[in-house]
Amino acid sequence: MAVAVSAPGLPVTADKAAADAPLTTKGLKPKRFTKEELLQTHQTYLKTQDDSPNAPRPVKQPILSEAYPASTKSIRDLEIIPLSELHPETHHRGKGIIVKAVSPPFVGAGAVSVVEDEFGNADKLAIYNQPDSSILSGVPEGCVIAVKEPYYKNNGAERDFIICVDHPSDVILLRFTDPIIPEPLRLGPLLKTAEDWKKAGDHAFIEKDFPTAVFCYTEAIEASEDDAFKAPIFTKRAGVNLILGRYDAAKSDALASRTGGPQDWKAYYNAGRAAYGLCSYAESNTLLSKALELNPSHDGIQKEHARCAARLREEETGSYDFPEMLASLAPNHVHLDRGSFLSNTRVGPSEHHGRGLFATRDIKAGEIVFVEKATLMPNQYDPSRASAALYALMVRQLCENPSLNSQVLGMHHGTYERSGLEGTVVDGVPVVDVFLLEAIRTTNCFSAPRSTVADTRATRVEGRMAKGLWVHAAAMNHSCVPNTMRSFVGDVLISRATRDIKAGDELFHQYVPVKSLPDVRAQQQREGWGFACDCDLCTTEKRCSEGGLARRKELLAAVEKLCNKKLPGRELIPDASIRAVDKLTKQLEEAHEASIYVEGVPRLTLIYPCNWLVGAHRGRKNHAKVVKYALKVLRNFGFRVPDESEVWDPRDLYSQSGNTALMSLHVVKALRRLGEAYEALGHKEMAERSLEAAELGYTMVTGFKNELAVMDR
Ligand SMILES: C[S@@+](CC[C@H](N)C(=O)[O-])C[C@H]1O[C@@H](n2cnc3c(N)ncnc32)[C@H](O)[C@@H]1O
Repeated sequence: MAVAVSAPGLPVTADKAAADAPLTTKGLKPKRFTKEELLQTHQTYLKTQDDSPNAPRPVKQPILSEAYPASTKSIRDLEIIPLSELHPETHHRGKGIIVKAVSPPFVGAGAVSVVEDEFGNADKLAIYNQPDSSILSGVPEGCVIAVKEPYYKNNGAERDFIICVDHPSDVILLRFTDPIIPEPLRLGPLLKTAEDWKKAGDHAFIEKDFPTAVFCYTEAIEASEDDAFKAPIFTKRAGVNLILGRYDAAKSDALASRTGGPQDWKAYYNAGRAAYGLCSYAESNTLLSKALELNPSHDGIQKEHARCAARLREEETGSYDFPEMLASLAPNHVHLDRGSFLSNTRVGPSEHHGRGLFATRDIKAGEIVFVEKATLMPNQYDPSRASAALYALMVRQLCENPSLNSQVLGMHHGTYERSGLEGTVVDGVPVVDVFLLEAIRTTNCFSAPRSTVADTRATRVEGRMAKGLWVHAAAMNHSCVPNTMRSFVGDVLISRATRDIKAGDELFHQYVPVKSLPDVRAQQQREGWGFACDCDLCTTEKRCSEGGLARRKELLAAVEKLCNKKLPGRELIPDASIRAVDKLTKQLEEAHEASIYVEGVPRLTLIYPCNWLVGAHRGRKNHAKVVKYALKVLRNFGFRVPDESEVWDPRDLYSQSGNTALMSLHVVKALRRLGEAYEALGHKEMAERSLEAAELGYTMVTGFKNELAVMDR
């Protein structure tokens, strides 16, 4: 299940100041301020606050080395302590505080308020990571709050401390009637009757203050015993929750609004829309069918029902109009309304690591393995903000739609130790551990261009990648010579087979494009994901001598220096340069141990110089040499390619090479150059077959059939 999300509209930056707070303050006696002193300082901050809706909204991203677990206890099981008993740099396990906000909040990376306890002690409270749909994202003055197992953290200056709430479920907004509120903090409800609360909810709704509307409707429902009074309020609250993207709550509210009469079509309609928002299309279809039975001529239900049927068809058939999806992309439209086609694959235990993804049927090279809509992907392609935006979206969605927890929390989380209680509902909210979510994010997220096909163009925009979570795809382990390739159209991930796959085979993809030198590759995998790759290529290259590796490194560096790390463009390369690169390339070839680099084992360090030579000879219209070096590119990627003198069919490239061949855009480019050169040499049939092979390869790379000329634009 994915959640159909809209991107958070506001820009996101990392909270540097919070990250730099000193940690050497344990044992210091905190300076206690009076309420008046705190309010005075707070006022000066409030004056600097940018209240405009487009003001930058920083995200305090967690630092995993400072991780602490979310509280899993109910506030009712904790010992309530006064603010004066908070100790510096301490997580007060087994304890809780109950305070009232006595100031409006200063909203930056979090909401900072001045709070007071029942004894008149005052302090500062910083609440981070609250979803926008929660009243606590804005902490209204006068509300009473419980903080579970509070963390009293240095606030930057010496002896200055603040109550810091990172985990959104560690703080609870108490209802005014809650008996746990101590007498001195009790105002009594401002509104007395259920009708009053309903009217207040309606007023907040008209003002577009949706979190407050939900709060008031909740009070109205709680204050009434009359089912007939409550049913329309459930309907209203369902509507507001739909607007807020709180689909779980919207669905249960909609179903709670049923009265057993013909008007229940509305309940099923709203519940069906909420299930659609959760991408639970089968459930949505059932609910919308019930709505249609009760109100067959309703236009809205018919439309939703048809939309849902289209998603179910995609899920079942894997048939998509990819060009249309591509054409529909726009800067503000990257979340595509599509179902995920996953039935060719299943998640199961892997001999390489934990869970893996496996084929459930034979899949031919070039065919779709699966298509998955992102579980979560913000529309944020600014590289400096993409990670923070995904993290913020994960926190928000897991708070707002607890049903997501079962998918997301099952993902690999590296070395972060979890309590196992994350996602369970305590004090009415799901336990959300932000450090766990960050560990999951870093281990499982993918970078995605707005579309891979545009990313293969000559004019592509470098580095413009959003980050997202695709829960199904994230079950795939890495191989440096994988049997699938992923590509993107908006938030839809397309996985295609790069060679013939048998039912039961484990599926792999590359986490990042692999480095040609095995030690550099190993370091990247160790530091990025904490594993040592045991794919066929890495296992083979482990047998290489240190001397051989050092020699290849040295020669590769020499070629790169000579060519300035660039591939030839349209310029004419001097003969002397070509001869020099050719000579180094031969030496590099010879530096590969023949007993290790047998046919079919990629020689990745040779890709760059061979590609360079293809370009250089192409510029000089030396077609025979282009054929020679293009074939070398393919061979060095591990494809079984004969000598340039032999007759062969490039279309067999993908299915008849071994399990160590590595597919990439460079393979497509080499095939293209090969085709052009064959054409120039008068080998028409070979030219056509090469271009056919290039087109199939480009389908694997870009996710669907595209003209090769797209690359030149
Ligand atoms: C996105 S998860 C992949 C799914 C994971 N196996 C699971 O159980 O959920 C990424 C993690 O899987 C592990 N992993 C992936 N590929 C691997 C491989 N080839 N060998 C060993 N571990 C691997 C690493 O620990 C990595 O951090």
